[in-house]
Amino acid sequence: MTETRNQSIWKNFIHLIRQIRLPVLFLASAFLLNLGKAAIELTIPEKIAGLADLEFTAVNSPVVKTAVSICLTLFALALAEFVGGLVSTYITYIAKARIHRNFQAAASRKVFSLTAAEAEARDPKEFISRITTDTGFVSDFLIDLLVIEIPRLYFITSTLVKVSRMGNGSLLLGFILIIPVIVLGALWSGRVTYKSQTRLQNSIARLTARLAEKVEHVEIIKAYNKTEDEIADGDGFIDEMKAAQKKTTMAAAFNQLIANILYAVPTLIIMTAGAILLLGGDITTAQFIAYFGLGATYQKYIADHLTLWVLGKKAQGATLRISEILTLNEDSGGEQKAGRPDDLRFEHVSFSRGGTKTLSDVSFTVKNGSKFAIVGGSGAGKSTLLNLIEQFYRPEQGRITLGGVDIREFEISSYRNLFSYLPQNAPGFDGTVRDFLCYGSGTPHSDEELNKFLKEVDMLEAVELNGGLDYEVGPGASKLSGGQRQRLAVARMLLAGTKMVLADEATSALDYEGSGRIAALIDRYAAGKTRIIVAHDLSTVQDADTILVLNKGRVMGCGSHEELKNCCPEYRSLLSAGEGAKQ
Ligand SMILES: Nc1ncnc2c1ncn2[C@@H]1O[C@H](COP(=O)(O)OP(=O)(O)OP(=O)(O)O)[C@@H](O)[C@H]1O
Repeated sequence: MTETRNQSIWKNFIHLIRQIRLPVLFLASAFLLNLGKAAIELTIPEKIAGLADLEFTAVNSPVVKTAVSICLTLFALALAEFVGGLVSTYITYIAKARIHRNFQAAASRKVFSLTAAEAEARDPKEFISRITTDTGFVSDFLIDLLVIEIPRLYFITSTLVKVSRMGNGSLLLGFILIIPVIVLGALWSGRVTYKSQTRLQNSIARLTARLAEKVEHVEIIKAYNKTEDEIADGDGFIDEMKAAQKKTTMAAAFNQLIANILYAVPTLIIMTAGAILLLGGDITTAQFIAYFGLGATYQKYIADHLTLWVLGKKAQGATLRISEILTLNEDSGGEQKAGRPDDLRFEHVSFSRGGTKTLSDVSFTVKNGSKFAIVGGSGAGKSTLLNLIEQFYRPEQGRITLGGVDIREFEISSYRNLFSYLPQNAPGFDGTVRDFLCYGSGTPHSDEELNKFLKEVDMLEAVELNGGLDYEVGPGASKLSGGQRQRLAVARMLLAGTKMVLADEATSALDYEGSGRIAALIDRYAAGKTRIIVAHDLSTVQDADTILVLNKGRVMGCGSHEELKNCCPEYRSLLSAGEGAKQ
């Protein structure tokens, strides 16, 4: 079981790496520099030992010249190590930043390409932490593995070979004995760090998510006088984070202690083993110096090698979480280009959402060029019908066809290009009024044209009062009223070119007069084109060629206003409810 899990982690990790472009040149340069640095670090102790081996006789003797030459070489090596180290740190930093960026881009591309059903099944905040945090863990591990680990292993094994060649088993034993000390210390410290970091990250994520949700809807908190309760609730989250921070600080202090022990104990082991042999005359002073010099760097490399373990632990969970996202279903379609609008047919379509049947055996035809209205009570499945037409979701049973072709056969972007879609509540993004209007429009629009549409939706005056098309609408277009947003969204839809119109309660936030004017505007611009309109206000769709009446996901009636008035009780009750509401 564990083996399968580990295999799948490596499989996922390799799969993940194959999703991104690696900065090969930077990685190769950093790798070679690190290898060179390790090679220099292997040479320096021997050079120093060479100095100790010299026997000085006279000031001008060749021995002095040799000593000077060794010193110059040592200086050059130290300088090369220093400069190489700086350059390699810089290049590694760039390579890591690029890998991180590429992981983020791949994860972000995937998140935006998911089917609506896959995206809906997850908390959007989860996607954010995958893209921002988890990608960082995977990048750290990857860099350490690709660029630093092999030079590290090269130094460790070369040192063991060099020490074994010194011809004394006790020296080698000293080097081998320090391995378990460092391994145990680093594993312990790694585990403590991992636990405290994970706890801190989780509590930061919880606090961030809570703040994001509550601050966005602060008016509900105020309206229901829940400010004090929310503050008290929030204090709980803050205290939780404080406790996590305390643990992290304690872990850092503990790590410092372990680091000191990891330095002192191996040094003592190496020094004692070497000193005993030196005093016993079993090794020369030069050998002792070479041995001790190698030992100092060796213990640092072993300890660093174990950071790979800690990074791997952090990357393990992150890899699984990102891989899970990368294997989710993408929004994809068939091969066939969708050329032109045509008759749209629902054939015995059923669909469930969140485990509940939302549509049951729904069949109807929208004639090309007709005005088709969908009416029904709250939760009847009206928006779901538009979502299925847009292929945000796929029917569980039955099929939807356009011109007799199953819509799944169409290449998705050419298919969606056939529609102008006005979603419920007319959402918008941060940016200017111009950005709002031009979003999704394939062609550029002049200010004159934009102003013309603003005038059509009775927004020109309000926009000009606020500084015109460059007025910033705020995050989620929050600086606009619901009705203003809806008017702008209608202008955006009309600007995008009236193809087949899908409008989900385009006028729900408008008053009676405004609602009628906007409905008439859509009819005027889209005359002769297919209009599928979800409406609460039945007066705006009574002239529709066909009206579909839905109730709890079932078709109750389908026909003209007059036909339904005569033979569909559900339609009659919707009509009288609507009239009652207006009085
Ligand atoms: N994200 C979701 N997850 C689970 N169920 C959902 C989701 N969105 C909608 N539903 C359910 O699907 C059913 C149909 O919803 P839909 O939005 O299509 O209704 P509607 O007729 O457009 O309603 P309204 O007029 O209130 O907007 C409802 O029972 C609703 O609870």
